[in-house]
Amino acid sequence: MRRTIDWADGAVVIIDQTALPGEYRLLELRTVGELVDAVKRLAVRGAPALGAAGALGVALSAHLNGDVPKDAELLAHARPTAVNLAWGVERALGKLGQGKDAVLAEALALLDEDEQLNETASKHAAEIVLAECPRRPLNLLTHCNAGRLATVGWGSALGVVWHLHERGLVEEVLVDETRPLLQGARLTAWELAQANVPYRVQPDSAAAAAMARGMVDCVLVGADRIAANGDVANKIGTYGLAIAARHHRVPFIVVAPSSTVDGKLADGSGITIEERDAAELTEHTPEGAQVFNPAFDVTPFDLITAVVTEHGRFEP
Ligand SMILES: CSC[C@H]1O[C@H](OP(=O)(O)O)[C@H](O)[C@@H]1O
Repeated sequence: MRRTIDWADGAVVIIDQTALPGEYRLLELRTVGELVDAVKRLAVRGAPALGAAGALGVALSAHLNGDVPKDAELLAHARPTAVNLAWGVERALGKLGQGKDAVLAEALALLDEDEQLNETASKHAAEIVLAECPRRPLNLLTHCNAGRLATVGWGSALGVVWHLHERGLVEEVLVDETRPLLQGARLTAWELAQANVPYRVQPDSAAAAAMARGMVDCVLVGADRIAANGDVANKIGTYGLAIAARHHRVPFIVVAPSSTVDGKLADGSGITIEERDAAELTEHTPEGAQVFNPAFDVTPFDLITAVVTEHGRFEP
């Protein structure tokens, strides 16, 4: 499986996630402007993949002898919620004094690490799922896409499914379609189909009813920013899922690399929530309809069974 984002011949190469599942195509981004646009359009998306995009974007600017500090600012502010984007930018920027080759080497090291960290984090989380959920095989529920496409490779929350599926322990994955951009119906379903994992797509609004019917052993989600107290920002709808899971005593597990932890943030109240364009919601509305379109919400740590990174269970 090729990497979601990589570097090749002076370009940042991404799988164009806006084209999936209908078309699998690569985009070669040869300017920082093209990369920033791809981030804003969610052609590349998902917190860890955004970290890689930030680092590779700084390397691209240096490679082009651009205004690196200015380009770094543009990259870091392309989307506000996932802490990984600015983290990736800062990490590559830190090598600028050692020259463009050092910047690129740091960015590529970040990509190599990301695959390993997410495989380790999801392996820890798989063990916690098995400890928390007595039923075998497991019926899992996911929200948005936290798979290979949201990372450089392997995946975080969906990476747990790969570990459990390899051991024959997954009966079915219920995939929240995840309105409005349908990362679940388009991307998670595509990844599960590629891996021959049994799944059904469901409306986001069916999740609580599925839990009420006993169809869910565990909810697995990713994260975009984790505050020091364990509060988690993730795709809009995650908070409601956590409330329903608590009501139905369904384990709710968040999986992310530790680069998603923002230790400078005491709690989730300080997390900037990206508001996206009305156009994402107005395809079927009356002309001029006003919308509320936050791309993320914050789930308090006390509703979460476990936040799991490559270091294991996150302790605030
Ligand atoms: C493994 S992080 C994935 C995380 O990012 C997604 O947001 P977006 O698709 O807007 O980049 C969503 O919150 C996922 O859980």
